Amino acid sequence: MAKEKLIEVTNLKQYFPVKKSSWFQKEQLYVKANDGISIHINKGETYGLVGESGCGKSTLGRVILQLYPQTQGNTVYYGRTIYEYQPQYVERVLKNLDKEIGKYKKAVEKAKTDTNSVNNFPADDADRLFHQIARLTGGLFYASDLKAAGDALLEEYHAGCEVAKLAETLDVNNTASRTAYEAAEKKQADCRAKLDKLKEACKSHEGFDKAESLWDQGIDLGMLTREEGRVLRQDLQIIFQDPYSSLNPRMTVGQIISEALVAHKKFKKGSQELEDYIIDIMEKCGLDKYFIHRYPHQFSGGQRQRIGIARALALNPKFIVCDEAVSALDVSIQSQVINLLQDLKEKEDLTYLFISHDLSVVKYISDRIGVMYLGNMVESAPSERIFKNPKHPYTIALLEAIPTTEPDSKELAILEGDIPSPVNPPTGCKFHTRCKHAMDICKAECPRWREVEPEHWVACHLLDNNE
Ligand SMILES: Nc1ncnc2c1ncn2[C@@H]1O[C@H](COP(=O)(O)OP(=O)(O)OP(=O)(O)O)[C@@H](O)[C@H]1O
Repeated sequence: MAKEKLIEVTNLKQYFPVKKSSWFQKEQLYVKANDGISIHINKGETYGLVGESGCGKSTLGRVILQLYPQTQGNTVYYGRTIYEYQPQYVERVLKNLDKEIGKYKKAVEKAKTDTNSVNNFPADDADRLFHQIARLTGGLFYASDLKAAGDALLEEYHAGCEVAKLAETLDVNNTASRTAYEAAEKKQADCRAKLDKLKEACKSHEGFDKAESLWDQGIDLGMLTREEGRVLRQDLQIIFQDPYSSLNPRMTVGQIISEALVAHKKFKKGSQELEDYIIDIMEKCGLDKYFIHRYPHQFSGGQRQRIGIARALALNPKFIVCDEAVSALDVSIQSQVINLLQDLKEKEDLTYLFISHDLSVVKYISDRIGVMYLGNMVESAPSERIFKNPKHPYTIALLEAIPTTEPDSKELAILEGDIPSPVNPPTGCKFHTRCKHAMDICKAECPRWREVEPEHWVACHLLDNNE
């Protein structure tokens, strides 16, 4: 069965401004916590994210959830379609295609003159705009009559919204319901046929294939209004490392779990239905129901993490970022919590981004693993392949750093040399200052992020040489 994407990030950048050290410092510097990351996470999988402290793992998790407004790039969510969710940006872009494409063209011109100096803000707006617009237009990005293209795309969009609406109440045994649904589907198919005709005229345009391949119905999270983002956050949750500091000490377990449910108007505050629902979630997470009136300090670390999991689960999410979710726990409790997460994943149809500095934990839980270094992804592959056939020198060094005889000390601290500053990272491949195999080209050029084998992505000049 083909794997379906749930999340896709493209060229994602998250830069944090650094406070100026003196009054005379003119240039604004940035911590490049995420510096051009492109990965996808499939529905139903656990994607493990590893790398030394400070490489940007937590930042990536938070940017995907849009807890930080991303500096650059695209984050697309496929758990719902634009037809189902109907975010405002779709109509805005399609009704103003000429203006939007004008913005893109301006950004292309600006990129030609901007040198994108090392310490300045990224000037790759053009790439982000291209993705944003082409996701809605496909090859019609290059239509000569943008008004006609926009109208045809809007018509198809509205037809798709109607299909999505009818699908919610579709009763296949009810003739009227079925007929209405089939008619809506037919209308959408007709609209798509019209789009295909219009696209014929653009096919000769250079770039058509690229734009057409981006056309899909995912939701661009960076384009949502604050309120749309808030509502969609039901689907996208996070479990933090330190369960104590992330739980409000003045709230009971019941209040902690119910907070978001009430805010999202799923239940009435104080209702019996709410209490029954909370007890059900608590039991799913291995918490006795009589804990409901207790406060966080009355629990052990493992139990507190179960409360954090119950809170994340309350809104029935589709995707959970587990940010060092078991790192603060004893090894025996770690495995209990990991088993709980595995169990819930199956039962609740979840997808995880599992962030950890501990490769042995990630190995156990992940379907695929991504390795980060200083704001960049250096390798991504199915879990087994990362362990059996690692390709990037950094991944190899990380694996060598796992002690085999002392299960209690698995910190990844054995790599030689200090991690360079993310404010002023080395040129070329950021790892070259610590890499045993560094060549001249590594100091000068950023290695390409490319698929060296099916599903095995690496950014390393050594592999380019092997071609
Ligand atoms: N809100 C913030 N403001 C400024 N800088 C930040 C912020 N959050 C993270 N950073 C910086 O971004 C870089 C990446 O941090 P991040 O927490 O994402 O790394 P990490 O890989 O998760 O590390 P750890 O495992 O230690 O949490 C670090 O240099 C950090 O100091």
